[in-house]
Amino acid sequence: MSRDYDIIIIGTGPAGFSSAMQSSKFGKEVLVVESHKKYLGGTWINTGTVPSKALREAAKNILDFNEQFGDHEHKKPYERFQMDDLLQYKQEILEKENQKVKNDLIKNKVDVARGFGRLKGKHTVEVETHIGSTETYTADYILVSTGSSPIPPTNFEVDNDKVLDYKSILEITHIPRRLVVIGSGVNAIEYATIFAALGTRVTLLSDKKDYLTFLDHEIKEHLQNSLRKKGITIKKNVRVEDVSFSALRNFTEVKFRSKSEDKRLQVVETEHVLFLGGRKPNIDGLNLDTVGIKTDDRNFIETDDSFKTNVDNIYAAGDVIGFPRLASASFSQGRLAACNMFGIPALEVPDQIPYGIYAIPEISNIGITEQDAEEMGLDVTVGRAYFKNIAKGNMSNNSEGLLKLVFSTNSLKLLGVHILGADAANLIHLGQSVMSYGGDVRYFINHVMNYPTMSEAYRIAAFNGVNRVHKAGVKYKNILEDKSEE
Ligand SMILES: Cc1cc2nc3c(=O)[nH]c(=O)nc-3n(C[C@H](O)[C@H](O)[C@H](O)COP(=O)(O)OP(=O)(O)OC[C@H]3O[C@@H](n4cnc5c(N)ncnc54)[C@H](O)[C@@H]3O)c2cc1C
Ligand SMILES: NC(=O)c1ccc[n+]([C@@H]2O[C@H](COP(=O)([O-])OP(=O)(O)OC[C@H]3O[C@@H](n4cnc5c(N)ncnc54)[C@H](O)[C@@H]3O)[C@@H](O)[C@H]2O)c1
Repeated sequence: MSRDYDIIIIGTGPAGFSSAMQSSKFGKEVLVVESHKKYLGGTWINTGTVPSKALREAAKNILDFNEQFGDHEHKKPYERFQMDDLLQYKQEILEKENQKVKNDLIKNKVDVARGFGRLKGKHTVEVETHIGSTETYTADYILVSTGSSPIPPTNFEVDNDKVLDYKSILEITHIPRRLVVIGSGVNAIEYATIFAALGTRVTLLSDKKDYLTFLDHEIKEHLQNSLRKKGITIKKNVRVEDVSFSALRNFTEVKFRSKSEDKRLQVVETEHVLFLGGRKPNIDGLNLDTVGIKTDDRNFIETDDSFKTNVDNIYAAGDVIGFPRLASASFSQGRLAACNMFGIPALEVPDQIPYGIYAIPEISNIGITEQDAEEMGLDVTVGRAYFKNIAKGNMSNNSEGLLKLVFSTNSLKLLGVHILGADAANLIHLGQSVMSYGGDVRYFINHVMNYPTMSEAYRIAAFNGVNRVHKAGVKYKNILEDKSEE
């Protein structure tokens, strides 16, 4: 039976976009459905990854400038720079990225239907357009890549005036003097450091006993010191009871209690509150039940390793299927879903993917931590390089940071890389490549790398690590002659 398209993709975030591009390169007829009136690109380009990182770059530039050349007449950044300038910078980038997505889809002859897409059957998608009409399309395959949206707070409201969320923070008209961030995920830490860089006094309230618990302990300690130096106050294990605006004091009051110890009501006065408290999959109104698509206990769509749902011709990718809920992973998932649909042999997303936290300072990691190795009973050695000992770090005013290698003591095989400091999210890829080819730390010693670069940290950390192995009784000659044990 002939259908309108080979594939219909609902949602044009990184998962949907990459799936559309790969399908079109396979010579398939592709339709993407997007409910946003104006933009393609989803949370990735419009409200999440790209705009938050653009603001971060601008804030980092301001911080670097202030640190390098001194604060002009002792003025805080918010007295010298306008939020408007930062927002304009962000908007230009967002528009450019949007245009790129549009052009790519046009060049590759991908059709776009604007409106809310829902399943009408195993092969049928109905699109409710913005003028209220409905269109129906059929396809051999369907990809659901509708992303995620915030879980609203339970005991206060996001009014997008005093209390902001990940979208309305992108419209804030001034750099606030004080900001309370509620949440403790990656997003919360990133925004806390972005505003602290602009001179804002930031308090972060977390309902959990700890935050970013997946980080290597040493990296976490460095992060904590850095947050403290930036004047960011973190209150852990608290319950926010109320957020209200006091007209009398012209301040927003955030009332909270510790969940342990002293349970007295505490109050922070602030100009704005930024709520970043977790996200849920966008499945409402999709009619998943109509075709019997299974979801898990948190409503994420269940898929197998090929991104196929329990319905043979329907696939799902990106935030809507849950962990790791990253733009980086969503690109791979969407592309691989297309490969699997059209019978092109495809690798799975590798088990070990890098994580990038775009706080100031940046953090990135891949593989196991020193404490993971301990729990797993592995004999590992670590090698460290401090950015203050890297020529490029000092030249570029980036001497805060640490690169840590975790490797097998016997075989020297690289098992983990943990970085805090400038360009960490970029630097990690050298370690990732060595790891993915099963390489060992001697790679960083034996290969000539450009100098001066931040990559020198790998060489210094590798030397630091093998010196420890040597001191533990292994002959240096054996290490360098590749006589390490497998
Ligand atoms: C503030 C913030 C910062 C982030 N920073 C990073 C980062 O630095 N690095 C990183 O890797 N990840 C980051 N992320 C996560 C990243 O944005 C998401 O993992 C990624 O966008 C998910 O991609 P997706 O394709 O699943 O969905 P999305 O990008 O959310 O796109 C889904 C699209 O589907 C559309 N849609 C939804 N329902 C329908 C429907 N029924 N019909 C038609 N269209 C529909 C939506 O309008 C949207 O355009 C960040 C997220 C946030 C919120
Ligand atoms: N650099 C990156 O890769 C990057 C950056 C930002 C966001 N993201 C992704 O975007 C998604 C959303 O990130 P996120 O950080 O917003 O969500 P998250 O789910 O990772 O974290 C939310 C945190 O807020 C806490 N919280 C929730 N309600 C609270 C309340 N009322 N009071 C105090 N604390 C509360 C939760 O306990 C949780 O720890 C995630 O998938 C994340 O990976 C990625």
